[in-house]
Amino acid sequence: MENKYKSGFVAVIGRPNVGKSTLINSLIGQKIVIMSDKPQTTRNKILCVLTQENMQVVFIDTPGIHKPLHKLGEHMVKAAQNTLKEVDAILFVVDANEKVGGGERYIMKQLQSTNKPVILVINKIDLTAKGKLLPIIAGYEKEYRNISSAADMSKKATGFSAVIPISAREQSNLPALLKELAAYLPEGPQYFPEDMITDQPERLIIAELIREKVLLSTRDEVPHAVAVDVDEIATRKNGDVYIRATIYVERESQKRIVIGARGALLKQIGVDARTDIQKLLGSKIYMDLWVKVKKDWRDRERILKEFGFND
Ligand SMILES: Nc1nc2c(ncn2[C@@H]2O[C@H](COP(=O)(O)OP(=O)(O)OP(=O)(O)O)[C@@H](O)[C@H]2O)c(=O)[nH]1
Repeated sequence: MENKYKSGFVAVIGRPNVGKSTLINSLIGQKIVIMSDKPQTTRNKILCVLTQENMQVVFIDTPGIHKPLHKLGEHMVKAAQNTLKEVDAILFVVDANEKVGGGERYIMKQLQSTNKPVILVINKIDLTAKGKLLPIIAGYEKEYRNISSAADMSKKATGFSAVIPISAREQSNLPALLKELAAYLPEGPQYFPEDMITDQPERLIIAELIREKVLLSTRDEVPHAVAVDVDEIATRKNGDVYIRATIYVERESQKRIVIGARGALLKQIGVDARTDIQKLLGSKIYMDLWVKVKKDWRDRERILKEFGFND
């Protein structure tokens, strides 16, 4: 029997900082999802498309699921929960070097109620000592079964559909992960053209890249109070691209930090972001960055909507 083409949608779920964006980028081979060593940097639901000879996988990178602490949190959790209802399979990514904690239990509870195949992806095994991996896997499997039987005593406890240890950063064991994933995808058409890797408008990706540079260069001083809006993208006759963007912060003090002494930091952010954006667009980039204060934007519904956090 000939092998039929498979395609489907796969959600990537996990606590902040476990390496979801790194995994997607390693799979797709191009830097399009924001990466930083600070938690919860993935705000937008970015769709990546991996096209292979036998299948096409549409990866949905969900905002980190966590307990809602303020309104931004609620929006992120809601978006992630809605995503789970639409997909064919779920990759639950965890850090091999951290014990199962409240964050994981909270996510596992939500996964148990989806009735979707869940593949446990144990990431960062490059940092894990030999002999430590099996107990970690056993720990997760036990917890997952416990949660399912506690949630519904009449229902037989389900385990993970598969467990795959990987290193997203070193790109190890990714073919095994894809092979396993293929087993859970239905037969289906190639939804998107081969050369398409994301359906996100360039504008959003550019904004995410700039936001990543702000987070990386300001360290803890400007935590998550940053949003970036791309106001203008214009292509000049010679093919060069002009980009004007605004970085929004919550307070004057943060604005001063982002700008830096005599504008030095803002200039550096621009240089760093330009390098990545040039790679993405393949054109020479001219960038004009502005910093503005929008007070307490995190708790204001209207402004959240303005930044695209609609349901
Ligand atoms: N050693 C090691 N580090 C990794 C690996 N995968 C990711 N990291 C690092 O872990 C940090 C977080 O990675 P991200 O990919 O941004 O994590 P994330 O889960 O997308 O985080 P959020 O977007 O905040 O939800 C980064 O510093 C990565 O370089 C891995 O396999 N091994």
